[in-house]
Amino acid sequence: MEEHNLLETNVSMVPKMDFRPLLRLKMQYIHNAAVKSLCPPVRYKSTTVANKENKENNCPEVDAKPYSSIPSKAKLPYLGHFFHGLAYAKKTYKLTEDWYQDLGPIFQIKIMNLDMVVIRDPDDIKQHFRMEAKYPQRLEFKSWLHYREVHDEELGVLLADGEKWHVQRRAISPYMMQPRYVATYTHDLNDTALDAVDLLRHERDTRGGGKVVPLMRDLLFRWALESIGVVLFGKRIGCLSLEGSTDPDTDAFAHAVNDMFTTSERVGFLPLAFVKIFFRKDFAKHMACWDTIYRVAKKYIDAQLNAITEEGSKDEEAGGLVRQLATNKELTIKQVYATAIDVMTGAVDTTTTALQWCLYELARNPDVQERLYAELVRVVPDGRREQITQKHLIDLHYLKACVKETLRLYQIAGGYSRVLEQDTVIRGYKLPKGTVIAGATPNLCRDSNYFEDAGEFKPERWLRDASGRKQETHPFAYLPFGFGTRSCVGRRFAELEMHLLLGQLVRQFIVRPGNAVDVEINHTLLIYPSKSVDIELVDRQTDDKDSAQTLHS
Ligand code: HEM
Repeated sequence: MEEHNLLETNVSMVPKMDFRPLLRLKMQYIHNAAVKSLCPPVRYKSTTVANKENKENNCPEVDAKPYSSIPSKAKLPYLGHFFHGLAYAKKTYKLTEDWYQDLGPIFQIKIMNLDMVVIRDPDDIKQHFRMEAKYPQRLEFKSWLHYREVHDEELGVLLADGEKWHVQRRAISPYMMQPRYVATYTHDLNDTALDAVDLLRHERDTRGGGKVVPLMRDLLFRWALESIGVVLFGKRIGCLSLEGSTDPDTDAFAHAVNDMFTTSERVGFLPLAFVKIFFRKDFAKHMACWDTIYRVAKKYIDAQLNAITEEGSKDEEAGGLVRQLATNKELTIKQVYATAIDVMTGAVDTTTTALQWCLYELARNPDVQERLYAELVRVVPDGRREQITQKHLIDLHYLKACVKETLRLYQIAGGYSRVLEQDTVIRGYKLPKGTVIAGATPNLCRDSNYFEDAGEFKPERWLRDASGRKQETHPFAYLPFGFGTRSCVGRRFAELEMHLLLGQLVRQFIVRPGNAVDVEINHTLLIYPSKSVDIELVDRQTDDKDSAQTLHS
């Protein structure tokens, strides 16, 4: 296997002046000038009128308007909206919001070969999902596929399509989507959460002057990796030891996943020939990340497969999900590796990022924190190392609402995509088979037409008030884990892990902003904080009544 050097540069940690608005203007100027000289003028129909018509005529296919009439902005030959893409680098959610304001709830964007129709009305999203194919397909991640092709690796559940995807999904869904199976991991994931909390305290005291936890993001990576280790291998892999990770490869893995996702914005979707020339460094870094991901993941999977072979059927329960995969007769050994690697990759950056956003919001909202703490004290009243059990979780409504609300404001996966399997009419436009649809769900989640006080962190919106009423939410306005048969297979584990860590952390500490101020959203492939959310942790006093006061001091 070809080895590349992993560039350790952590882009998001470097403080920067924000020239982006200026750059955006400049890019748009270049784009407009180029369009003027290269393209004939194009007129677009007012979308307000078009949308009204479509809603009223219920979009009968015979009257459907052609694809070419979908609202868009003037395009350059071949490059399409390439400069718009550059100008909105790391701010995809802003592009979709600005274009929605200009063009309405359906528009087309084309960046070289990447041709997408963005939809942003929850009724359209609902209609789209209602027609979903048996084997739903997402937008192709070219660089991800390229790596597997060059290294003769099988596509796992994240990337495979058709029957090959279905076989792998069928192998894990009955476990990962099954609440009873997931619940069996509660004890071990609790221990993981408690060790993570100890590690945060230790880092605060040894490196953070007893106040702020430095490099919070990296510590949460270690928690996320340890947690998915428990799920996949049924045992601890040792990332949370106070002296540092027992295996330096675990840090390399977590950083590689993060850099791989971040570089995917540039190199993931465009023609590879172009990417290899114009984004050479990013491409090399991206491939190096995959080398590390595969090398480290395979090391753990190999060790587990050997242990299973040696132990035989001695302990059917041991061995975590890898055991279920390895004993599944429908899967080839390459598919076992591929799916385990996909699950491991899908699990780390997502939960780490969600937890960072959640702590950021709790630090900014002491009242929310106080209410959460009060609930935790009431439901889990005993010693601070007590396990949070499934029985407790039933009553921890506010805890779950905090995580839910975090994923509304920061929809980690940044929207969804599907490739149409048949000609389809959406909003009165005829979209041919093969069209890529992207749902702008992160924008919808912050739209005051669908959420009251949409910009505010209000977990109580998900709960019944004193009179038993709950805010009505359009079910297709909030889809952080996607929807349908291709939705996130790790959802239940992700939620359990996040509930346990958040619960254990807030039981022991008051969370204050620390260095986590002026954090912006960086939307590349995922929705990241612009810097590590390095919060301050204040030990709670054993007398619970006092700590509510400290929270406000
Ligand atoms: C906050 C945490 C997470 C979020 C927000 C999230 C979100 C998502 C989303 C939006 C998708 C695509 C769904 C679609 O296309 O409809 C997805 C797919 C996937 N996720 Fe997650 N995820 C999270 C955590 C996890 C974890 C912990 C795991 C593993 C245990 C995981 C494994 C996967 C896999 C394997 C897929 C591909 C499923 C398929 O194509 O069949 N995710 N996730």
